[in-house]
Amino acid sequence: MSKQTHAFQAEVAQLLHLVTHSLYSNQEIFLRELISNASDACDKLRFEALNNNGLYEDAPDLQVRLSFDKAAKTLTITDNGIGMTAQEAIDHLGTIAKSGTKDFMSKLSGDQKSDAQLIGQFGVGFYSGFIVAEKITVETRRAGAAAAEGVRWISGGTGDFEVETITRAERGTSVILHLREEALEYANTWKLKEIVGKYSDHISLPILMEKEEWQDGELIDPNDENGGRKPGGMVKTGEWETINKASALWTRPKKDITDEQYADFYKQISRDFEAPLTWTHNRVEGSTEYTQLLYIPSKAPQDLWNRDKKAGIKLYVKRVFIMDEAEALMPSYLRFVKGVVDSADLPLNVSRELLQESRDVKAIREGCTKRVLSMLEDLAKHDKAPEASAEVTDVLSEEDKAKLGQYTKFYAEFGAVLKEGLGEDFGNKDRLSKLLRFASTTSDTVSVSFADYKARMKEGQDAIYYITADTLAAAKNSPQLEVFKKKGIEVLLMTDRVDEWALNFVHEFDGTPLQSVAKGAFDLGKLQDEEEKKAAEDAAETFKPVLAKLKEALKDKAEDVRVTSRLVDSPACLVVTDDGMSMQLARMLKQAGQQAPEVKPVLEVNPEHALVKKLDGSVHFHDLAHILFDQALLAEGGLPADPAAYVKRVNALLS
Ligand SMILES: Nc1ncnc2c1ncn2[C@@H]1O[C@H](COP(=O)(O)OP(=O)(O)OP(=O)(O)O)[C@@H](O)[C@H]1O
Repeated sequence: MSKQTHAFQAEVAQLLHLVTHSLYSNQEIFLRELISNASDACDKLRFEALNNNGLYEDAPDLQVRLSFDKAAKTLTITDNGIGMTAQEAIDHLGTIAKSGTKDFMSKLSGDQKSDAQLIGQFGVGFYSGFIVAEKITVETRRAGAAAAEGVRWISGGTGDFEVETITRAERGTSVILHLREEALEYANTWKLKEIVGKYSDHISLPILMEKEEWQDGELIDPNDENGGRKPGGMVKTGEWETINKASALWTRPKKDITDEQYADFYKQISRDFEAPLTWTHNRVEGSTEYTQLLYIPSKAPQDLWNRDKKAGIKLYVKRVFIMDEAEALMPSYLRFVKGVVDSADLPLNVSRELLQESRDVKAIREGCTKRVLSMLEDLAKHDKAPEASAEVTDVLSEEDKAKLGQYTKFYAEFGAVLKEGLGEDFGNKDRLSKLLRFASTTSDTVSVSFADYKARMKEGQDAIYYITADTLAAAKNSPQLEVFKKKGIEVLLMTDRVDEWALNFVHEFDGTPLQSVAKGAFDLGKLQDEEEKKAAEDAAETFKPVLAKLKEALKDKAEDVRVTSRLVDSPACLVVTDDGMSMQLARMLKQAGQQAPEVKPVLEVNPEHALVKKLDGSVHFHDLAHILFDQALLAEGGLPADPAAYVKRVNALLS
């Protein structure tokens, strides 16, 4: 075929105009795009050759070669993949086929500035070559075709391109970029190696470059060592070397990867010095295909609490690196997970914005979340050795032994973040609830699950009791626990800042309601016998006149004052109404500078206590009432509204 000129499809012309006329913020991605095309071409050959081994001709080792010629100002990307026939070159390089680019085109506004920004987020496949090239020559020959059926395609990136037949001995494609003056920096070994390292290290195909060696300049005058020598420089040796790692760990079968290799890879992607706690590696097939390699670190990073912290997932599409910190792939409460997702379906030029909308991404995110939760469930299941441990530990497999204590370790680092999921991920709320661990009145360590608690519930107990406080000590000593201690009822002690918030989303576990011991009227239900109930009612009756006076004295501070049997040693405590915000949460919100509704608590008094008994008829009734209230506030971690007045009252009574 002699030289023919073809016009580009209208959209291509439009796209090229944009590519060549826009300042491109992320120029270097052109290489990623062209290497990716080369890699695809090799994948296609590999596939077709399954049924026709002859396609390999005499070059079975698939590879990509990068070379440049500074004098000619060219950079060439050569692959020995499938190649193109003349018609394919006309069709594929003259029109826009891929959906990602079409999508991109549909978003163009016509405003050059904002379009230029958009193009920075997208790759535009083959055409991104024009970012750095004023002209592109493509020389190609389809695998299996005769040498005389080679094709040369040339375009200056304007309205048309030329195609002619050439003779080409080698199978595959060379894309020759005639570099623009301002893009000559790409004709440089270091620059190219750097870009390949950044974007294409994990392409499983070797990318080769010709080796270079330093050579001193030639001596012009042998008698003048310094002045008589031409400047030296790097000289090509004719030998080729692989410049990428050429192996994507996650694409290899699990059985071929050692724990050490998994840990090394983790360190490489996370920049963590410590080995990971655990990981999961799977190829997911079905309507959305992807590979996931997800790690849980051993230690929480410093900035774990920053909710804007980006997810630690790197996104690859068919082994080509797309982006770091792909937050759309992992919910925020699992932001500590690190790893790689390699999708077979997403377009290469997918942007963060597109990720948010993609159905495939949603499926990947759900799949990854489930995997992480399964991984945690497995750790939780094997955290403790079965009861009667000594002998049983011996029969545990090595793998299970290695898991002992791992979940406790995980929970100490990340448990609090996991709780955010209760409010964020309703679909997995039940699974998350099962993963929660707390300290309790029977265990100082954070190790009690709701299920453990339920298994230990007393006969007749119909709620899971808990208390929230700033510290474990404050929780353990809070007056509200007294009657529970007396009756031997376990209470969960919650001391994470997120507990209050998270519990708004968990009202029950496996059919048993959760009940704060600092909220609502005291009712132990069947756990209180008739006699106790009767005694409480009688006390309330006789105490009525004092209550009325207390209510009057404290009307600005307390919503109500009532008699309680929840106290044993303390004279009084504060509780909030069932639907009221807890005092602790209100304090936290205030500290965080947020608006919190004014919480007026209920003062509950213990009619059996000496101090309370003293109230009736006391000349210091008013002061005693305020002291009772302020002390109850102090006991649960708050501060009296007027601390000086409190001190004055106490001093007056002491003197
Ligand atoms: N090195 C190559 N060898 C063989 N064919 C190629 C090569 N480069 C490009 N092509 C052909 O040109 C077409 C267009 O390439 P372009 O990069 O614009 O989009 P794409 O590769 O289809 O998109 P994506 O990279 O998202 O799959 C390719 O689909 C392919 O058929």
